[in-house]
Amino acid sequence: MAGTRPTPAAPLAELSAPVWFGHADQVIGASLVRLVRALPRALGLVAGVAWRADRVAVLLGFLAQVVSGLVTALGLLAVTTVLASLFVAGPTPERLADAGPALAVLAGAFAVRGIADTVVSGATMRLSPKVRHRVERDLAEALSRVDLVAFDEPAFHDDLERSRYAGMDAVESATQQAIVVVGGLISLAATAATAALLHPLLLPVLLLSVVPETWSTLRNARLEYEFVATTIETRRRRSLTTDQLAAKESAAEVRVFGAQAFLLAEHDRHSRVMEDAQIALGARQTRVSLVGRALSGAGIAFAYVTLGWLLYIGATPLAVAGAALLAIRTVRSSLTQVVLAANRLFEKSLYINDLQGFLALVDKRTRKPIGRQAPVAPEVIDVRGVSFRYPGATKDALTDVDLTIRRGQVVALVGENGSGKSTLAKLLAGLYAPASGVISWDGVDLLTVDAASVADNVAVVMQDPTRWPLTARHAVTLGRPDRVDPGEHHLDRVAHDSGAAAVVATLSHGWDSLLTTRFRDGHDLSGGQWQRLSVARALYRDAPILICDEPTAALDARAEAAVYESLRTLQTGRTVILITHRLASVRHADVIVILHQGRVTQTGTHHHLMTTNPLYADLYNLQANSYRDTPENAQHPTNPHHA
Ligand SMILES: Nc1ncnc2c1ncn2[C@@H]1O[C@H](COP(=O)(O)OP(=O)(O)OP(=O)(O)O)[C@@H](O)[C@H]1O
Repeated sequence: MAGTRPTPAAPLAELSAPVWFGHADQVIGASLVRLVRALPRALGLVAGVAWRADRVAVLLGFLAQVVSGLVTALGLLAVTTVLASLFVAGPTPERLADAGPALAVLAGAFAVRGIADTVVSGATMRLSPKVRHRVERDLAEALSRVDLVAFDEPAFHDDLERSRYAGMDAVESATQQAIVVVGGLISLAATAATAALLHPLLLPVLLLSVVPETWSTLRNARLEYEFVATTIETRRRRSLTTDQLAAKESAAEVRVFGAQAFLLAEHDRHSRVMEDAQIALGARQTRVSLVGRALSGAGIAFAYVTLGWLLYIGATPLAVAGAALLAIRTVRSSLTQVVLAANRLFEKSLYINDLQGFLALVDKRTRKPIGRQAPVAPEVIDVRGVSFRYPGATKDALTDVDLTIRRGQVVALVGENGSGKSTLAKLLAGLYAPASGVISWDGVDLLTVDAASVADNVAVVMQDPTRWPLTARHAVTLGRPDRVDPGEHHLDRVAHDSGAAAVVATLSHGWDSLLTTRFRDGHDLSGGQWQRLSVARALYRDAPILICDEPTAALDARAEAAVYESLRTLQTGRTVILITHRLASVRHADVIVILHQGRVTQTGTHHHLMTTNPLYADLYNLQANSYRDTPENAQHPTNPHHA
C-alpha cells in the first residue's frame, strides 16, 4: 500500500548559512597570535558598549577585579612568609606564633578576594542585561526611523537579520566573556609579577609549564566550533523536519498526506549523522586532551626540577619554592579560563562589528530632523515631474508624474496592476522621496520638513493591513494613542462607521480581546475583519489626508457599502486618495487619475473619462455588465470576466 515505505530522501540543495554563524571560517582559522592581536580591539568594543549601558557597574566590576588580582598576589607573598616561618627550626608553637601575622594576612586576602569576586559577579549580572537592552534599544530606535525605502532592499534585510539575531546575542555573551578575560588577565599579571619578585627564573618556568594546557584548551575549543560548523546544516535540516511536525499550519497536511513516516525517517537520518559526528568529536577531543596532559605533565615536571635545582644550589629558599607551586596552580587555572573566554570573545566581537556597521549604515539612511514642520491640512498637494525607482529595479515605478490635489477632494488612482498607484500614494504621504521632481504641500517641498510632521497629517488603509498583535482597542487607537476620548464616543463612532463594531462584538473580551493566538485567550480574525479594523484605525486617527489603498478588497458587500458611506461623510475638509480596481466606487470621485506603466495618462471626472477615454469606458462597462442580469451572465454565473 502507498505510504508504508518512506521515499528515500533526495539530495537537497545547500541551506544558506545561518546568520549567527557567518564568521565560522574566521574563527576556526584564527591562530593564537591572531587571537592575541585581536583581543585589545574586541575588549575595546565591548568596553565601549558596556560603558554606555552602565558606567557604575563597569567601574565597580573593574575595580573589584583589580582588588581581586592584588589580594591574590598579596596572598601568595603571605604564603611565602607563612612557609618561611614554619620551615625554620624550633618548637612548633613558636613557629606557629611567628607565622600568625602572615596567616592573618592570608586569611584577610582570602576574605577580600571572596568579596571582590562577589562584587564582580554582581556587576556582571547587572551589566549583561543592561548591555543587551541598550543595544536592542539602539537598534529598535534606528529601525523605527530608517527611510522606508531601505526595507525594499534585500541586502538591508540580510544585514538586519544578522544584527538582530547574531549581534544581539553576541553583545550579551561578549560582555560576560570580556569580564572573564579582564579578570583572568589581571590575576595572571599579578601572579606572574609576584612570581618574578620571588625569583626572576620563576616566571619563564611558570609560563613554560602552562603552554601545553593553553594549546589543548584552545585546540579543543576549535574542534567544538568546527563540529558545530560542519553539522549545522544537518542540525537545521533536522529542525526543519520537526518544525513541520510541531507547526499548526502543517499539522493537517502531515496527517492528510500521511507524511509522518517520511518526516520521522528524515529526522532519524539527520540524527544519525549528528550522533556519528558527535562521537568522532569526543574521540578527537580526548586525544587532544591526552597529548595536552602528557605535555603539561612534562612542563610541570620541568618546573619542579628547576625549583629543586634552585633549592639545591641555595638560590631560593624552601618557602619560595612552596609558594611557586601554588603560583603554578593559580596561573594554570586562570590561563585556561582566559584562553577559552578570549576565543569566544573574538568570535562574538566579529558579530558586534557587524551590528555596529549596520547601525552606522542605518544612521546614514535616516533623514535627520530638520526642525521644520510640514503645513497642517495642506490646501494644495502638488506633484511636479516626479519619478521614482525601487532599489534594484531596472525601470521606474513612476515617471514624470504631474498632479494637483486640493483639500476636500476625493482623488481616485486607477490603472492596471503594477501601474504605480500604491507607489504614488506612498510618495504623496512622504513615505518615499522622489528620485527627481518635487512633491510639495502648500508650496513646501516635503523633503525640507521633518518626516514625522508629514506623517502626522496622514492616515492610511493599506491593501494588506498589518495584523497588529495587540488588543482590539490598541489596534484601532494606536495612530492617536494620546487622544482624549471621554466615554470612548469617538472609538464607538469609527467602529460603527467601519464595521469594526460588529467584529468586536463577537470577541470574548470586546475591545480588550487580544488579536493574536500566540497568547492565551487570543483571537485571530478573518482578512475582512482585519480590514474593518484597519479602516477604523484610519478613521480614528482623524488625519487631514486619508489614503485608502483597496480599502474594501476583503470586505463583504454590506461592509463595503458602509465604508464608502463613511468615507463620503468624512470627506468634508479632508483629502481622500482612493486606490481601487472597483470602478463603481470611483464614480463619485472629484478627480480620477489614470496611471499606465508609471505615467499619468489622463485625469478627469467619471463623466469626462467615460466620453473621452475608451479604455476607461470599456473597463467600467465590463465591470458594470458583470452585475447585470444579462442572458450571457445567466449562462456563466460564476465567471465575472466572461463578458
Ligand atoms: N518594494 C518594491 N520593490 C521593487 N519594485 C516594486 C516594489 N513595489 C512595487 N514595485 C514595482 O513598482 C511598480 C508599481 O507598483 P505599485 O505597487 O505602485 O503598483 P499598483 O498600481 O499599486 O499595483 P496593484 O494594482 O497591483 O496594487 C510595479 O512594477 C511593481 O512591480
